[in-house]
Amino acid sequence: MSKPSLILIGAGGHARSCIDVIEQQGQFHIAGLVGLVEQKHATQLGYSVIASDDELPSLVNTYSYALITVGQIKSADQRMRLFQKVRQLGFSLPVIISPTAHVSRHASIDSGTIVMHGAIVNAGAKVGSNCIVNSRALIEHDTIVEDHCHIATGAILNGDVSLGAGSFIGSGSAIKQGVKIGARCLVGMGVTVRHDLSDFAHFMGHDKA
Ligand SMILES: CC(=O)SCCNC(=O)CCNC(=O)[C@H](O)C(C)(C)COP(=O)(O)OP(=O)(O)OC[C@H]1O[C@@H](n2cnc3c(N)ncnc32)[C@H](O)[C@@H]1OP(=O)(O)O
Repeated sequence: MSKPSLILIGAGGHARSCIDVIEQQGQFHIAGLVGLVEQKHATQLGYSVIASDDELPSLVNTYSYALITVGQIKSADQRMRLFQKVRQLGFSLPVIISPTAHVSRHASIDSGTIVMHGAIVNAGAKVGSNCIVNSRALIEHDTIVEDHCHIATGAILNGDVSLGAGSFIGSGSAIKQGVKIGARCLVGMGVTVRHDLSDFAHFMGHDKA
C-alpha cells in the first residue's frame, strides 16, 4: 500500500531535521516543501520546494497531510499563523515521532507535533499541538506542554512542570519539578529555572532580559 503524501511548510534548517525524522519514521511520503517565493524550486535533502505559502489553498486539493517545519526561538507567531492557516484550509496535521524517541503509552501528543530523535516523553505527560520536542529533549512525568511550544535540544522539563502556549525552552536548560512557566515565555539556553515564570517572561538565568 502506498504511503500518504505529506507536505512540509517551511524550508530551512528545522525542515532538514524534520525530513530525517519523517524518513526514519517511514509512515509518510514527503511530497515536497512549501517555502518563501525566493526558495521555490530549491531543494532540501533531495526534496523540492514545490510552492510558496500563498499557494497553500490550491495544494489542499492534492495533498491531505501537512506539517509546520518552520523553526521557533524568539517568537511562536509564524508557526502559530501557519498552523491555523493550514488547519482552516482542511489539511490534517499528523503527529510525527522518531523511532529513536520514547513516548510513554501513558502520555499524549496532539496534532502537528514532532518528537525528534532521542527525545523522551514520560508517563502522564501531555504535549499540545504544533510543538517541537527537539532531539534528546526530556519531558518528565505529568508535565503539561501547551500548544505551539519548542523544547529545544537536550532541554529537561522535570516532573509536574507546566509550560504555557507559545513558549520556548533553550537547548540544555533544566526546569525544576513542579515549576509553572507561563505562555509566550523564552528561556535561554543552558539555564536552570527553579521558580515560576509569568506570561511573556524572558529568562536567562538572572533577572536581565
Ligand atoms: C536544533 C537547534 O538548533 S534548536 C535551537 C537551540 N538553540 C538555543 O537553544 C539557543 C536559544 N537562544 C538563546 O538562548 C539566545 O541567547 C536568546 C534567544 C535567549 C537571546 O538571543 P539574542 O537576543 O541574540 O541576545 P544575545 O545573545 O545578544 O544576548 C543578550 C544578553 O543576554 C545574555 N544571554 C543570552 N542568552 C543567555 C543565556 N542562555 N544564559 C545567560 N545569559 C544569556 C547575553 O550574554 C547578553 O548579555 P550582555 O548584553 O550583557 O552581553
